[in-house]
Amino acid sequence: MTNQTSLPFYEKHRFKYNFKRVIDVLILILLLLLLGYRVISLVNNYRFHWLVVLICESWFTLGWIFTITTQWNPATIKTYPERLLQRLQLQELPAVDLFVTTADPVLEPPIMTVNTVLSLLAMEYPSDKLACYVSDDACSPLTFYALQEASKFAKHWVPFCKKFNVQVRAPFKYFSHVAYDHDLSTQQFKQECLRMKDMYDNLSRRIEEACRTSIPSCRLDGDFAVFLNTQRDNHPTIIKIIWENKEKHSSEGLPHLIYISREKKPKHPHHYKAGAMNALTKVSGLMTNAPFILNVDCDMFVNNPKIALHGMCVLLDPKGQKEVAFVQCPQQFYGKLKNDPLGNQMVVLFKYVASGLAGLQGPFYGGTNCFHRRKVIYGLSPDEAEKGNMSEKKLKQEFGASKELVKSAADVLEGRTYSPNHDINISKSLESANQVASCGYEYATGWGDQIGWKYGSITEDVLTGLSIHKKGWRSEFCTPEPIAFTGCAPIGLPTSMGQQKRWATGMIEIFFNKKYSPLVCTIFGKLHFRQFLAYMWIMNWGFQPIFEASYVCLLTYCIITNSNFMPQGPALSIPITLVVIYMLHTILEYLATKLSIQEWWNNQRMSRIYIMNARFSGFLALILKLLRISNTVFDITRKDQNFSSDDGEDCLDNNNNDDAGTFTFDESSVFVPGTTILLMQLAAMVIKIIGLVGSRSGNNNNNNNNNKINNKNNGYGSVCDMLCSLYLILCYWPFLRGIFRRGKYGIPFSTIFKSATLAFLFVSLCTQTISG
Ligand SMILES: O=c1ccn([C@@H]2O[C@H](COP(=O)(O)OP(=O)(O)O[C@H]3O[C@H](CO)[C@@H](O)[C@H](O)[C@H]3O)[C@@H](O)[C@H]2O)c(=O)[nH]1
Ligand SMILES: [Mn+2]
Repeated sequence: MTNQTSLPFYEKHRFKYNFKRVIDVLILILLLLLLGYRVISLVNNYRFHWLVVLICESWFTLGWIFTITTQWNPATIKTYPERLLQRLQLQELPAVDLFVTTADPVLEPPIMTVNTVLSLLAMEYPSDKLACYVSDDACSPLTFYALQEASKFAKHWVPFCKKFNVQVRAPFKYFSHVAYDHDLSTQQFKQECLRMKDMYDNLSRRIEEACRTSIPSCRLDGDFAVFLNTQRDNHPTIIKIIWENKEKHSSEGLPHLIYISREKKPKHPHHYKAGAMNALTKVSGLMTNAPFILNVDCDMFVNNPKIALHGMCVLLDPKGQKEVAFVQCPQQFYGKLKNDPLGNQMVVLFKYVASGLAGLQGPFYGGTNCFHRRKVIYGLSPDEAEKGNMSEKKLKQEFGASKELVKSAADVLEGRTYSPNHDINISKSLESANQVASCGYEYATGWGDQIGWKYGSITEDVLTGLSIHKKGWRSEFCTPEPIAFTGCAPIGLPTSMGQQKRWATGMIEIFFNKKYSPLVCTIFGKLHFRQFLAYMWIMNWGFQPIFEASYVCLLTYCIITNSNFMPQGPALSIPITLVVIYMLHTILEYLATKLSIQEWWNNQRMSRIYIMNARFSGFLALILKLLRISNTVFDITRKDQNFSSDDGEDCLDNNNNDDAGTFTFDESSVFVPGTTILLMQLAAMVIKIIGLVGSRSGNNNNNNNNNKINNKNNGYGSVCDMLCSLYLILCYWPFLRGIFRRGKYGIPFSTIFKSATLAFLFVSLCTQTISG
């Protein structure tokens, strides 16, 4: 019999999707055949546009290679908290610092942050081992007020959750679907539950009221006086210990709760979320210095109260300890819009890509729902992990001037971290905490470069994860049942577009990063080759739009000028088979994930729309940055959910937002490329149909003319070109309706005007090449 104590705390189960592999390879072969055909026709008969077609299709083939290698060796992880607890006493578990970031009380309502924080405070983990740090990049007294109120409520909420073993510990979500008859036998539960609901309703009413009246400045006294005369981008550091847990050596208390608004000065680079994360790292390093960090965005909450134990299974496992740097839990969403009309729930993507990554060097760091080792964040690589013998001078160079921080960093690097037996008094560290959260502190230190969250991309998460993989660390997924964390995906098109745009820009920033480009990490670092291809898969979010947009332009050009886009003769069967197999294959993936064909279509359509609008704009934003015309900006995603206890079961039905999932537009230039593409297709169709009618009616002159300039586009190929164009029109159907609608459902006139001008220019250019 196996010795119980020698069992690993987690296991990786590898498996194969054999059928999927066959089809994936078949698609690759068809793509290669198509390329072969393109090369041959180009050699036989050089046409510039065919060269461009060849380039685009080569890129798509490369993209497909990235996709299949990423998904080739799937794996899942199973964690065993009971084994962990057999080996360790509760009191022997390591401390975990919890980081929450928020940055705008309007786009991210404080009641949402409160729910995130409450769900963290109530986790099933010894409370004297937890400390929750909230970074507020908006320096908002509202957020501070909301957290203060929340900590009062937490004193009742946390014991309630633990006593009745509540699963969902974000109160808004819990009360939206709690069944009071869940345990009818205990009248006590029913009573206490109703009391809690009353208290929560009260709390959310007070917070919402405060948000409505925006706490008038005359009331900025007492605890709030520090917020007087502060502006979002210009204020000193504000650190407030909202709750200090004085009950040491007892898991009954409430974890520390600390509010941090790092110093901001105009024109001083703040590095968005990465900057906020580093401020949290430094301040927590002074106060509790836990060896592990769990970071959660304010739009996610704990859904599995045991998640910290699951995370520790990987990080404390004897093998995991040596190899695994971080444990990523997936971003999953509750209250999904039916059939995913905006294509942002990424369920299928998650299923195949995530399990694929689990079989490689490990998942990318996703910015939220992730457990980190502090020493890895402090720059240690797996082979130095147990040494950590940096000189004091070097430490000072990297960690900055604060003696206290240098000392705490040395503790981390040498493996001596916080234990509850140490007499920690977090209030004592306030002064040095203020120092390390100031604007100038990081100047000429290693923060954002050698240590901490990396600066240089607005997708700091992927960049930071990459820098960790570069050192040779692995990462693991953690996917316990029930789901670890849930949140809400954006429910408006402009919001979702903004998010996609930011991701695309961020990816290209990473690709061109001197130190952490995936290429550099593979050649000069320890990024595995297959993992490199996986990173290229995600980098492609930024590059695909150039090729896809060019491809669409070529298609339109060919239709207008009556030239060949699709292969001619028997070779036409290659792209047809390719498309049919690809479509069927992806439909099957959806059905296998228990999703509808409608959802498949919505996701197909939205990927065209995101690539050619949002990601294309993201690419342009990067070009502007390279030309030093404008800098890239982290635009915060608007969170539209409702957090009162009566809602939240389903975003679509209950959040009083009639627009959830319907297509709305705004003035943003992000909609210009799509509208232009749509108008181009319509123009091409009209020109083609007029041309066909013209040639049918025996207009010989015209016919001869066309034949003279073009390479006789014969029947089927031309029908296929038209079908491609029709497919695009179908994808852009919501845009077509938008052209005729008004208000937020309509595409603004200025966008239509810009797009019409661009489309007109394009069509004129095409027709000129005919007559030229
Ligand atoms: O200057 C800033 C900007 C953002 N944030 C916080 O960053 C988080 C993520 O921002 P959000 O607007 O929700 O972006 P998403 O696109 O939803 O976030 C995804 O993508 C980001 C990178 O683009 C990652 O950082 C996130 O973790 C990941 O969930 C939120 O908690 C924000 O409060 C800050 O703290 N400071
Ligand atoms: Mn988010």
